[in-house]
Amino acid sequence: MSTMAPDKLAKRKAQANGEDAASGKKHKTALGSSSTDPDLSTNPLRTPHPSYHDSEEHGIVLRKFYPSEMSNARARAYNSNELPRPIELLNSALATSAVAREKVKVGNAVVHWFKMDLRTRDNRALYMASEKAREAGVPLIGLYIISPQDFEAHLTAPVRVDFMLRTLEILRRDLAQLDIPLWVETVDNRSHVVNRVMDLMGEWGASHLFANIEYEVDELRREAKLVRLFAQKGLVIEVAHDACIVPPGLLKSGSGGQYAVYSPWFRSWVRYLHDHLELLELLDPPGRNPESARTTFAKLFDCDIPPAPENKKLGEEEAQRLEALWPAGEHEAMRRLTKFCEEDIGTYKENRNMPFISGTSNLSVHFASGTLSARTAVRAARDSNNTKKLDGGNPGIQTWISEVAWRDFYKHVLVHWPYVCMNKPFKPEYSNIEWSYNGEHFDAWKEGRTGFPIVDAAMRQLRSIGWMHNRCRMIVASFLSKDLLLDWRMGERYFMEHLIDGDFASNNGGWGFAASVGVDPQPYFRIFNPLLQSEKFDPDGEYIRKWVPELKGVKGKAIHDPYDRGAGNQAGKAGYPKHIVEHKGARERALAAYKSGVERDK
Ligand SMILES: Cc1cc2nc3c(=O)[nH]c(=O)nc-3n(C[C@H](O)[C@H](O)[C@H](O)COP(=O)(O)OP(=O)(O)OC[C@H]3O[C@@H](n4cnc5c(N)ncnc54)[C@H](O)[C@@H]3O)c2cc1C
Repeated sequence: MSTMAPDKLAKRKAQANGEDAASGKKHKTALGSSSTDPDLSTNPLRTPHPSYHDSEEHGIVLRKFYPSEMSNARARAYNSNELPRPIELLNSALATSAVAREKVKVGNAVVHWFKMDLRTRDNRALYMASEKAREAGVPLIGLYIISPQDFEAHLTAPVRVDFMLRTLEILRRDLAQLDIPLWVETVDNRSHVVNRVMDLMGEWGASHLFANIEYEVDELRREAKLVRLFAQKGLVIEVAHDACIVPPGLLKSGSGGQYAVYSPWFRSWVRYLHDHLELLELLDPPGRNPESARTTFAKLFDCDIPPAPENKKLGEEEAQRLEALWPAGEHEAMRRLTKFCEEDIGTYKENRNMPFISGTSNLSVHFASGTLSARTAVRAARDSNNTKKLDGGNPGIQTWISEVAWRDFYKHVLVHWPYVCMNKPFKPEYSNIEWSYNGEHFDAWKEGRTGFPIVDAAMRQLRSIGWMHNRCRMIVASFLSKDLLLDWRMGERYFMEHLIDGDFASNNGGWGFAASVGVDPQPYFRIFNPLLQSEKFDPDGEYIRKWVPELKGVKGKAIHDPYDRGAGNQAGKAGYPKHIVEHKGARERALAAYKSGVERDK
């Protein structure tokens, strides 16, 4: 039986039946085609989820770019292979065009399209492009397209855009030293990117384009389209698996399917790599271009890196502060990796959960922008292990490698269950939980004013430096989805909008884990107690004092809960808020809501 309030239930039913449905406006979808309002027919694959209005009203589904939230039946249709996964579309476009692509002759240049692979070292597609150019004796050209609409649709944080633009400047300089130009261009309308890339190929007389695969849905579909269009025009695009160490789709569980649980997946990942050591081979940066490139493509060497789009610009003070905190580019990535492997990796296992210690690598920004390949990182860690294996030996090294592997794991999940990239939880039935959309609670969470010091410290760390410690990411995500019962997708969105290391798969995976709606999640009845988490992982309150200055003077254990531990006057005078919810009651509410939401789907 449903425990949803009768008026809300009626509203949802009415929405599903088309009563009070969205206005009749046309919207652009991810593919650039025109979509009208949700199809409220009886076809379960086309009917939106009953609560689609909630996800639109609260900025979860961006109707400017995407259709309404799909039904659970549609999500499951991917699982039963009724709907093709985007990777299958790409693979099939590549297979159909394979023969034609082989016949195409190399033109006046070979082009590498940089995306989230902003480095010259160990870059698979760049290496392939460079080899192709070398064999044909023609120049290699680097291309980067800035797509402000993609930044908007993908919620890219200004701090992340800033990091990428600073990295592009470094990449441009490094490539120029090899007489390779990097052409950076802004394409305002995302649906024009494909045509613009084709036009540029025409201008440069190039017939071969190389790119590394990005596994998000928009990108896979765009690349599938590009492969088909290129084939029609006698052009070639070659794509490479580069972002993961083991490409998605290769690891199969005992039953032949995709793993949905991390531990057996990780064992299989390690086994596979030990059997296929070539996947850990590092590739050289591109070779020098023929000198003629400087004259033939002179104009391309004059390309300036454009400023960030207006809605993604940082203020001057913030930009300077963050530049000092997060130096960009692949040289910095290598410096950090080397330092971490020399100084901190050995104690990673003990220190990684303590947010007051700088015990982790701080490399996520580099993985996310592709200034460091995961292969390079894992190789460096493995080689500093006396066993020279991915498992065994130093516990710090083993643990760190297994954390980097989570990144691969979540990308594999994204490829196999693409609806996680379309605002659906991995377990579709979790779409039926009746979330709260309490704006005051959400604002307090965002601004670090919940009255739970560990949560507030973490949220302020994020706002200040664009990064948050992993333990704290779990604490605040659990707090948002369980204690506040807010729709976890609002938190997921907020993270993407603020993280310098925002990576769709890892962020979605982390939120899915903490909100118990994802692959290999915490069971929903296991709810973090923020006070216990605080006492365990920040025992002396150092992290809290650093980020919540109102509590700087609070002594001893009162730091974790000033109002209930005798420091209320002090906290109150300093302007620190009281709890916005009471944990015990909030826990009961969450348990009931999760239970009834999940049961409603049966
Ligand atoms: C709610 C939530 C949201 C998250 N969002 C992101 C995100 O947008 N981008 C992102 O890179 N990571 C995300 N993570 C994972 C993790 O918090 C960060 O990767 C880590 O804090 C980065 O710091 P580090 O580089 O010092 O990590 P280290 O501890 O040094 O780990 C090394 C690398 O391993 C990978 N890694 C470690 N833990 C995880 C994990 N749980 N999941 C996936 N990869 C992992 C990262 O690439 C990281 O840089 C999220 C986790 C949670 C719980």
